[in-house]
Amino acid sequence: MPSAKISPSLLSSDFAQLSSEANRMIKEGADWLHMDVMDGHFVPNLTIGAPVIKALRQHTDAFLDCHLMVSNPEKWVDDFAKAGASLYNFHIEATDKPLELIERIRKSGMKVGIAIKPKTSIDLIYPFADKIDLCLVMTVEPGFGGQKFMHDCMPKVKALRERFPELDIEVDGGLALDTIEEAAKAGANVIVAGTSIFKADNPKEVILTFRNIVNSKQK
Ligand SMILES: O=C(CO)[C@H](O)[C@H](O)COP(=O)(O)O
Ligand SMILES: [Fe+2]
Repeated sequence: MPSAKISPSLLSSDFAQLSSEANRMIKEGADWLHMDVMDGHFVPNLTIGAPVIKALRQHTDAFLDCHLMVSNPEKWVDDFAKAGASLYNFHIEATDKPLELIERIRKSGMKVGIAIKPKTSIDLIYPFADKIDLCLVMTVEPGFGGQKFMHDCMPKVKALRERFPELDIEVDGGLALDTIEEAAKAGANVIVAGTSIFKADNPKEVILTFRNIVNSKQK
């Protein structure tokens, strides 16, 4: 299993202070920064787009893990690449041409991720899993931070980990000190967390605990 990476979701940060919040998370020990992009169409919420990624890029060298909760993910590849995104995570439910999209993202220089909603079968990922850098298994319905972790998504993580021991498997939604163990045990190694990190008295300790628990589950 690949090593742990902790990716705080800036959705839970103070957007008016985005660059200092991002750099604060890196100082607290974050490996990546998770950027939730929502278009008000694929999900019932509207957040940020490539211009904000571009602005943030002027203030940090950190790995920007971009989660595209958008219809027509094909449309934004070039803008995100130019903006300085590191990873382009599109939803499998949002495209009927995943192979072409994977190729376009690669050509742009970004890493490639595919995200999957809780009710979508993991079987849809298998044909592409050896062509991508990461699979993001959602553990809440996408759209909002602060929701409850869905335990019934764990069999998907487990099945994917069994078939693809070297793939980065990311979990997103409701990850906290009481759910991390279960996610790590199932085989997740990239941990997104918004509420549980940003609302913590000591984010550094939470990040470190997440990392230690994931690494301790490695075979
Ligand atoms: O993609 C997301 C929502 O669609 C967010 O990344 C996710 O919800 C993180 O927030 P929290 O840790 O508070 O659940
Ligand atoms: Fe996300």
